[in-house]
Order: sequence, then structure tokens, then C-alpha cells
Amino acid sequence: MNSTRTGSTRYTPDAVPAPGPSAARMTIPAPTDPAASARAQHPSSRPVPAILSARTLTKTYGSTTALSGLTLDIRAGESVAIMGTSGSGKTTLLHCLAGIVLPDSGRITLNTAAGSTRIDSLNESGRSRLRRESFGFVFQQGLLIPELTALENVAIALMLNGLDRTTAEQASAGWLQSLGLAGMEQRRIGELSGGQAQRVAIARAQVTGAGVIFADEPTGALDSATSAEVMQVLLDSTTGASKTLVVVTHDDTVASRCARVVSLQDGRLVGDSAGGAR
Ligand SMILES: Nc1ncnc2c1ncn2[C@@H]1O[C@H](COP(=O)(O)OP(=O)(O)OP(=O)(O)O)[C@@H](O)[C@H]1O
Repeated sequence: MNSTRTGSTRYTPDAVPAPGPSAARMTIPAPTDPAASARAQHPSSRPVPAILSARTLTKTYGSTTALSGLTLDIRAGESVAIMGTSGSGKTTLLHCLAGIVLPDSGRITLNTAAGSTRIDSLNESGRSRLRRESFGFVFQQGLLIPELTALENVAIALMLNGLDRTTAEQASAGWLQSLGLAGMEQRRIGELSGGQAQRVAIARAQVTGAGVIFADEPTGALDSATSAEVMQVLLDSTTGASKTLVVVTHDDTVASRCARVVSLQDGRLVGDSAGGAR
């Protein structure tokens, strides 16, 4: 485990849709090794299965090849940093894995307790539903809605999944509290610091109970101290609760906090190594 890891707060993966989660209920003891957490769910010596499996993905935009036969397995409960030079295909890979864009060819399979889903075979509405229900997203700017409060920005993710406003806001308040934003629920996004806004984005990504969180440069707009704090919150609330985290980053420090670092070049996987968080 990374020696710089300081936080000890962990978050239950089932915070939703239980109404009115308290900070006490949402906080459980010290973090464990994410891979060990995943293995604990599979107590035999069998390897942890891939929750996301991508096979020979290709994607071109006009004459630009963004992905070129890329194959990657991501195991349940691990944190994976995707690195590479600008234009190497990182975001395209993340978008394909998350069902935001379709590859031109290749397969992407999501394996969960509910069964296997071929993401590349889903139509737009199927992928939209998958994104809402199974995945959470944290982007560089958070993509928060400035006109809404912090609480509303989180609750909207649940309301889009059909929860009533009261229940959604109760669950959202619990997440904001557990991520250190108690008392800031009614602030609009412009009234929060960059790090606080990213915590709102992290809460929104996870309030639905999504098992896989995708983050694209989640700390890209933050100073290094705030970046470290946000990364800690992101790790504690995802792999610290046996969820899977996939992070696109240019930042070696962010990557070093992950259990695994994969490197892309010209749309191909050219490196796959253990990160600092082992
Ligand atoms: N929607 C698009 N239309 C046209 N070209 C695209 C599109 N999306 C990506 N590309 C091109 O595909 C290649 C890979 O882009 P991608 O954004 O995946 O790279 P990246 O590694 O994430 O880059 P960066 O680090 O600069 O964000 C680049 O050459 C990019 O210009």
C-alpha cells in the first residue's frame, strides 16, 4: 500500500437507495489492499475475474486511428491508471469501456454477479441505461450543473434512475457528508473550491451504487495538494469499498496511487505494470 496514503475513511458500496444514511453507518474501519478486498469476495485461490474485458478493440476517426487492436482485462476491485502521450487513445479507450462510444470492431464485456453484458452489442438506449445504472463518471471539470446545489447535483443521478426526490436527497446528503462536505449541501458549484466540486462529482458518480467508476483526468484542474486529497477520496470510496476504478491520467503521482498502470501508444497497449498501491 502506498505509504503516502493517509485517509482511513471508507464508504459502503450499498449507500443507495437506503434512505438517510448517516455518516456513522457509512464509515467503516481502515482501508485494506484493494486486490485483497477483491480476493475476499472470491475466497478460493481462483484469480479475481475480469469485470471488464476488452478484446482487439479498434476505433478510427476519419484517417486517425485511436485504438488499434487493443486487448485489456480489468479485474473487479482494482484501480487501473491508463497513461500515455497525448493522442495515444486513453480517452477513447475509457469511452469504449464505458459504452460512451462504440468501437469499430472488437468486443467489450461487462461481467457482474447479474451476468455478462456485451457492451459493444448494446444500442444507444441500452448503453445509456448501463451508464446510468452500472457506471459512475468523474471528469476533469466534474461536469456538474452550476445552477444546481451540491445536493441536487448528486441527487439528480438517483432521480434519473427513478428515485423520488426526498429519498434521492437523503442518500445524497449521506454521501456528501461522508466525503467531507457536510454543511455545503445547499451551495451552488461556483461556491465550492475545485477540490470540493470534485468531491461532489465523486459523490454523484457513486451515489447510484455503481460498481465501476471511470475517471478522466479527475485531478487535472487541481493543485498538487488538493489533487492528492481528491485522489485519496476517490480511492477510498471506490477500491476501498471493493469497487473498480479506471483512471485516465497524465499525472505520475495519480498513477502511482493506483494498483496497476497500463500504458498506451498509438492506440496499442505497450505497458502493464503494478502501480504504487499494492
Ligand atoms: N471525436 C473525435 N473525432 C475525431 N478524432 C478524434 C475524436 N476523438 C479522438 N480523436 C482522435 O483520436 C486520437 C486519440 O484520441 P484520445 O482523446 O483517445 O487520446 P488521449 O490519449 O486521451 O489524448 P489526450 O491525452 O490529449 O487527451 C487523437 O488523435 C484524437 O485527435
